[in-house]
Amino acid sequence: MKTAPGAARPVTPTSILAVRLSALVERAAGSGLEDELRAVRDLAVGLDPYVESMTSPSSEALDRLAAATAAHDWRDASGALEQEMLSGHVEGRFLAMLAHATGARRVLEVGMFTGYSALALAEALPDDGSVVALELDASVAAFAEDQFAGSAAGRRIDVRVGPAADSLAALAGDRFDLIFVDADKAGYADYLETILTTGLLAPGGLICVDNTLMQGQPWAGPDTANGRAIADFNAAVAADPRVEQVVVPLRDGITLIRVV
Ligand SMILES: C[S@@+](CC[C@H](N)C(=O)[O-])C[C@H]1O[C@@H](n2cnc3c(N)ncnc32)[C@H](O)[C@@H]1O
Repeated sequence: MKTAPGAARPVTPTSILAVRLSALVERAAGSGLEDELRAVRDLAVGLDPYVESMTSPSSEALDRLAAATAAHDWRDASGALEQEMLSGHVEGRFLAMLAHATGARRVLEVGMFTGYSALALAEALPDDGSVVALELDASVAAFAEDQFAGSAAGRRIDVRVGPAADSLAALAGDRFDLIFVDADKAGYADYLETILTTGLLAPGGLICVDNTLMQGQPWAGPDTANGRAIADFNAAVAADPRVEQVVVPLRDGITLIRVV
């Protein structure tokens, strides 16, 4: 269900755990378990704010973009667009760190939304670097481009509107050092196959795939289409002899994949 502006719902395993433990503390009053439950709740509730506070801050342009995304009423938007899609501060810094660490110059993003991760990556690139960002929805692409216009790094982002499968096919012959996949979950397996078989990934390049923990659904339910798509994708990657991967439990999970 889409949320009102500024009222984002929890969409990561940790934040869902925090909300559920907080509710349990209320219900446990008089049970004798309150102190123990409160300690467990505090462990969960404090994790994200602690990680945020110990991570380098984001740029003013990214803060503006996040604030504009939170203030917008996505209940009127087409399809599944919702404010919770934005990756945010810690994931943005993580992606930027990967760009720095790998010396990436050419980056591809599959699934841009309002452009938070695209801009975080663009800020980490050298002056001649670029991000090609793929997005299905023309209106959210226009929203992102408005935000990019207010930032020097935004000029490094080349937005391509349309279904990612078509945009990836049109990119044949291009090479990327870092590819971030964050679009429709049912499409992940095909996007990875295209990336691995068409030369889009430069030799030694890195693939990052978002939401690979999918709110805990692959192991704890509930059974949803996205949860099943991610569970199948994760199992396929784990069994694929062409790649090596690590699932990083940051936010809703990011899998890092390299060709072996
Ligand atoms: C989770 S959001 C991306 C969030 C963004 N990367 C960020 O960090 O803020 C997923 C985006 O993928 C887009 N999308 C969904 N299906 C797509 C497709 N078939 N082709 C291209 N983009 C698609 C959605 O419109 C949405 O904007």
